[in-house]
Amino acid sequence: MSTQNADPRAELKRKAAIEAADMVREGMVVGLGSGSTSAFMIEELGRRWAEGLRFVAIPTSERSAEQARSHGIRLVTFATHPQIDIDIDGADEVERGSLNLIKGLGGALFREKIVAAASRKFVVVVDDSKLVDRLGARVPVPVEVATFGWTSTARQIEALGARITQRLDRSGNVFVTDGGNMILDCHFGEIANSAQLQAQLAPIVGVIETGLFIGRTSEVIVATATGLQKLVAA
Ligand SMILES: O=C(CO)[C@H](O)[C@H](O)COP(=O)(O)O
Repeated sequence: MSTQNADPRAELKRKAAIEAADMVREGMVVGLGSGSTSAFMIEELGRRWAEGLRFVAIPTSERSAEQARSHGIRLVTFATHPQIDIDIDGADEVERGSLNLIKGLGGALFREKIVAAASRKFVVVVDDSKLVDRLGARVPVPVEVATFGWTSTARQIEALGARITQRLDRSGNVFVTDGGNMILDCHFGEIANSAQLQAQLAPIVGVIETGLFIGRTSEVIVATATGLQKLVAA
């Protein structure tokens, strides 16, 4: 894929993704994340599927679903498989101490959070450029909001101290999520208390979900130039 080859971190992402794919066992229900690191993981699971490993999967985006289908991986839904054994997904920032995350720069945060919430084990795969001391240091918090009344929703988020940019797609049109909603990228700067911020954002009418993943991570696989590191939740 040309976008992945253009990414200087691609090789590290691939290594972390393969390590995580190794945790998938015969018969498991697997959550398939979204983004370029997850794409490496799905590719690796596709390879293992071709070798005879059998599992079922719930994808976190239409794009990941399409990729999984292209490998013949069997996709299922929550209706038949309400409990996911392992969910493997990327992240935009990982806070070193807490393993709290910012996700959603790829636009799939809502489905990603639903799948993570239904998983026994949530494994995050990143290269070491994603590790930060405090969330918000480098990326905004993506917030998925309803299109109706979005400027009113945005004003309430601004009142919490954010500078907001409306997410656009590559053609400059308003980005539309798989759920038909839009994303506001909310720049808070370094977030002193991300759990508190999540608690303030969640009840705002019009907010569908935020890209703050608090207390959900089981394990982070970090690829560095000198090898893989595993960070485990306390
Ligand atoms: O949250 C996400 C998509 O909504 C991705 O997991 C996140 O953006 C990381 O992407 P990448 O692996 O391409 O760096």
